[in-house]
Amino acid sequence: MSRPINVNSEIGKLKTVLVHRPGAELENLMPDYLERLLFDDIPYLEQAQKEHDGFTDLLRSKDIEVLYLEDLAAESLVTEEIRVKFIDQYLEEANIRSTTAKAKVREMLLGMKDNREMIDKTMAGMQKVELPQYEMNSLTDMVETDYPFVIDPMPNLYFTRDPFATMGHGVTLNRMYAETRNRETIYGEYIFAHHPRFGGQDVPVLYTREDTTRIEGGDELVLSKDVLAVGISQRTDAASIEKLAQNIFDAGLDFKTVLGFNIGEYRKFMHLDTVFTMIDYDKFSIHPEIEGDLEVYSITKGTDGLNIVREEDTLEHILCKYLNLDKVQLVRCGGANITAAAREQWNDGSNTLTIAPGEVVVYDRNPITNKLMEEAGVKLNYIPGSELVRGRGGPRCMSMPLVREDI
Ligand SMILES: NC(=O)NCCC[C@H](N)C(=O)O
Repeated sequence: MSRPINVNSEIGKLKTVLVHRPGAELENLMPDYLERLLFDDIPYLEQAQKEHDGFTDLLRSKDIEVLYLEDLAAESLVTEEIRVKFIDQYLEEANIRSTTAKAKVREMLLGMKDNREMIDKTMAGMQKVELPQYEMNSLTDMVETDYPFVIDPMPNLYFTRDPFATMGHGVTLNRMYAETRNRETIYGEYIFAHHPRFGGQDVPVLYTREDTTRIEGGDELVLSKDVLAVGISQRTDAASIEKLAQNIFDAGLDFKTVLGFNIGEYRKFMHLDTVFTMIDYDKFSIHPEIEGDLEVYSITKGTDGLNIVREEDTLEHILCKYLNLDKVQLVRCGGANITAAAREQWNDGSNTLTIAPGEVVVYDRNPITNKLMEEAGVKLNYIPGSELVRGRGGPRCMSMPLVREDI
């Protein structure tokens, strides 16, 4: 029987992908809280949804099955017991300080008999004005009057790449860098445990959300059936990569080597996939700013624990060595001009989603990088991203492959 998750490369023909259509959570963004919620601006929801629908229509036109996080999460609540457990866990993590407000929200969520409607609400967050009037006689209620939310929104959900990640036939449920995104992983926990498509199937969990060191899916790249690349970044700790490698080896997955790419801790390149992606058997997009200083470490299974080595060679040579290639081509984001490189990287010029070897989805707004990719023989499918990009993510960030054809 075929496995529900099969991802043995970054480039094998994409068959099934998980996305989230941006929803009401974007309308709960306010200038005062943008930084904490990891946003740089407020997208216009209607336009963002149009752009996202264009993205998913394109994927469907390529015979890719598109699944929505919000549907899978709702379908995971297969019994009343699981539904109540989900609501209680969600509320526990929602950071509601007023016990009366928490009880009111619980009542509201339990009262929503349509699971999709309830899941959408958990994603959107809740303003205090949505709660029924109640007597504010606790100190918490009296003091916290200015803050408009009883529950914060989860505006980053449309970047389905990050809260969990697939590799081989397993999945990592991630411990996120920021509190705002840590709440997103709850959906993955329920989906992979209870959804009829995944629950009870052979889906090894290779990292858990209870882990204390951080890792995010934008840093997790499946370079081949033998090799993973994981960014050491603003979002992923070196210690998490060691744990992940150990868990993979212990679970008996086929991966032989985990390469740690140290890209430094910067907001502008928060994840490895914002500066480096694989677009064909031997082609990669890269932001030139990381090239010079990039440190790469290889982690393999040793006789007694992990064998960790700093690779002392150029990136091209390291990639050739681990992917058994004679030559690789690096397509530089923005080309040779440092201003264009910085601008197009900021607008996710190197955050390509590869849907088949040598065929990618990109934002149309990065003409210099796109032209260079075309000149390298890559087939480009363009989507507009004027609103979507305001959350600082591109096509790879907005998609989590569940099944790719093996290559
Ligand atoms: N893989 C990615 O680079 N995802 C983009 C995440 C953007 C989001 N606003 C964040 O800061 O986490």
